[in-house]
Amino acid sequence: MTAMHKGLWLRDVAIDLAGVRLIALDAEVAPGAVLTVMGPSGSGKSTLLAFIGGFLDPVFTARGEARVDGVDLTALPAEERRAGILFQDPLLFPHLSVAANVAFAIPRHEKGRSRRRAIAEAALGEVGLADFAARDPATLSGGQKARVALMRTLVSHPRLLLLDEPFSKLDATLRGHMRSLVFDRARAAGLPVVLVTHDKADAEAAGGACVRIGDDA
Ligand SMILES: Nc1ncnc2c1ncn2[C@@H]1O[C@H](COP(=O)(O)OP(=O)(O)OP(=O)(O)O)[C@@H](O)[C@H]1O
Repeated sequence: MTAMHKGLWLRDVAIDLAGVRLIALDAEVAPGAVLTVMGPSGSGKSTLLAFIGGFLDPVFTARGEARVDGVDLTALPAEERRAGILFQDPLLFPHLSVAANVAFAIPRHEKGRSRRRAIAEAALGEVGLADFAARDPATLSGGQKARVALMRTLVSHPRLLLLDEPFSKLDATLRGHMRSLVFDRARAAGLPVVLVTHDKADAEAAGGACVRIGDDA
């Protein structure tokens, strides 16, 4: 039996595209810690997140393990991996209110409309958006949308966070606030984080290990 590792454990990960090795990686990320992944455009950073999250395009061939607290995610379908994913765009559902966007991600075992609404509103309150619950997401600022997207991810009780340049569209001040918020929340929840970024300041703020992939390492 394999020993149980807390946090994320990437073991012998190898991802090929058209017979060419794109990524070869071994890494460990402790609960609440951040692994920053940097590298040139096209080097495979988003592909690594897709491998872990379970949305790898079939054009790639991949092997290796991605375990969280001992559970091999690669043996699970994407919907059971419980990867919390944030992209550059917040991708809020335009036809739902801000609160309904967050409530959408709450696990099904939380029954009842009012209970789900209360969870969503409490989550919004934690990031200073209690008064925005009924708003149309299109009326929010970029920083507000980013906070809604974060809370929508966190209420889903993810096992880990996969961040694909989530701060890159924010201005410098907001970027700093959002980084602290995301890393603080990940630490509080004990979630390992994989952060893809081009920004060295992101890597420094993350404070954990940094791996470079691609040809300019
Ligand atoms: N569906 C696909 N079919 C074929 N090739 C793909 C597909 N998706 C990605 N690729 C290729 O795989 C390689 C890695 O792409 P990926 O998006 O992971 O790079 P990246 O490091 O995240 O780039 P960027 O920094 O520009 O976002 C690139 O060469 C890309 O063109």
